[in-house]
Amino acid sequence: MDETTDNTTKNNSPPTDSSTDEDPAEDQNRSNSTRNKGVVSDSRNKKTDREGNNQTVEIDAAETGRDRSSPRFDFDNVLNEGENENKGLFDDLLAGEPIFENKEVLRPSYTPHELPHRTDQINQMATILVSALRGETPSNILIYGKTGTGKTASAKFVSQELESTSQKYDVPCEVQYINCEVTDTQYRVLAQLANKFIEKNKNAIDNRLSELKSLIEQVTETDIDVETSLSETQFTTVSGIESRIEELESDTAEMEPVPMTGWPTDRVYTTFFEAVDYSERVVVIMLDEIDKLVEKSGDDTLYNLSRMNSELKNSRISIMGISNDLKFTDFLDPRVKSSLGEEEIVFPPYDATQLRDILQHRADVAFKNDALTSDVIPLCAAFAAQEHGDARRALDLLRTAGELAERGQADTVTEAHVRQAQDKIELDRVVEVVRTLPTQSKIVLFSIILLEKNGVHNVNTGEVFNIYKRICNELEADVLTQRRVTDLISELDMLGIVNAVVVSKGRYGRTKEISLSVPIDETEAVLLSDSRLGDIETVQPFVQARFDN
Ligand SMILES: Nc1ncnc2c1ncn2[C@@H]1O[C@H](COP(=O)(O)OP(=O)(O)OP(=O)(O)O)[C@@H](O)[C@H]1O
Repeated sequence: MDETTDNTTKNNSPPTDSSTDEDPAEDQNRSNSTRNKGVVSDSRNKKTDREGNNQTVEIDAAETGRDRSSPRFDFDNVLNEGENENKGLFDDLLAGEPIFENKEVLRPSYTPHELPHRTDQINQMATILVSALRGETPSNILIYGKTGTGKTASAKFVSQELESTSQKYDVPCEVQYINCEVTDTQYRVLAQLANKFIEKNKNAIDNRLSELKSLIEQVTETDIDVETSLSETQFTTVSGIESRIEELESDTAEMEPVPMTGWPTDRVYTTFFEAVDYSERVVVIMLDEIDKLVEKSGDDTLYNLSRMNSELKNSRISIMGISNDLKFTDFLDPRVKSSLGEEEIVFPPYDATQLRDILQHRADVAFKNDALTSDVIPLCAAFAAQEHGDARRALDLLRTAGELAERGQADTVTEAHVRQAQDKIELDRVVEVVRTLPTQSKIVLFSIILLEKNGVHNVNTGEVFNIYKRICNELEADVLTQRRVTDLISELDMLGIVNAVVVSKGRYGRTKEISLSVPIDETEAVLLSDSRLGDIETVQPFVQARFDN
């Protein structure tokens, strides 16, 4: 048992068998009462949370029959009273053996130190970027691969290594990471880069200023003549140092950060250009999700960045673009395309065996010993391999399975937890997709749900359209044409929410048979949580529409 559990057991007695059989509502009351008692004992809480807690004090004191005027509440007594009475909200949850040793390791934000099955790609990147450590410009790199294939993790790993080696050998080389899903316009990309370099320049200037100021102090305080004491520096006189200080102070005063909006783009570009060229360095600009930038604001940013080297005097820049859309370069200007794709590295999807290795490495750190039954990792790997070999999905599954086991106070994570986790993740995805659908699609989906709920399966477009019209009238929403509704059904099909198959009806032509591919009750609940659709209360009459028309 680890230290945390030990302490918990010492301070709060573990639940006895009898306590676990008790009425949960009663337990809750008791835990509330314990919490309220805690409030009574802590005078600081009374000050910060006065109104509500004073109320609590009165009830509590009356219930317990204790003297309210007593200067200190006997808190220890509360803890040591009957063990069942004092079970707080978290006691039960803490009582079980923890399953995780370090759950953070399974989160997407964690950058692993080891990336199994990516050695080739990492070495390829390193071979290209090593030029930066020699003061030369590395070729631009484009990294492709489906989601969750380790592109970002590998690129970040290589960047960290590059920066730490550059510090070791004192070579000025930096990597700037930009997530283009968030920073998706030329203005924002350039502004973010400009501000980063302005900040770096200002820091470097501050350091240099303090060096120069202490140099002046040393020179003026010593008896040795100025020339000798400055012999190892670039200066010969104190006034020389002073004018350098003035120069640096005026440089830093001129470095004005770019506001988030409002400047003309060419001014932002010039500010970035001057900031990056202020000192000698090689800069690798890592543009993650580069396709999103091109999709949102064209290829101007890439064009401007890729032609900068011909004008920069002191610095050099190189671009590393990361994309999971293999086709995005089709939309680029040919010059940008050839400059950006000087080197291309492909990240293939992981297979189940590779995913197993990746999961095992993480699980060794994330979970306590023997917390996983032997089939957990292979099953997570198999599920994720089915979904285009996505390591993110595999890690999510493993973490969610662990959390479900922890919530159920199980001692080990089992295959059943993985299956539950798979369902939960799938449901979360559906909920998210349905929640963010446009209102018209929601109405179409709601029509399909209504038909299914009333026992009408494999509905056709006409039937959906009839119900749809009725709901629109009820909601006072615009009614789209049947053709548009058919398009919306196709979109729902592409999102995996419904399954629409075209069937031939002989001489009556062809029609679509539509069925729901997601859990009906949960989907309905998400739809009804939309304030517009929530108004529909009398659902039953609508189904008649199928037969009315
Ligand atoms: N070889 C690996 N070893 C360990 N962890 C990995 C490996 N490959 C990917 N991962 C992990 O999988 C998750 C997804 O990886 P990453 O973000 O690098 O994928 P990506 O290819 O950039 O995906 P996207 O295109 O969706 O951004 C991260 O948590 C990462 O740490």
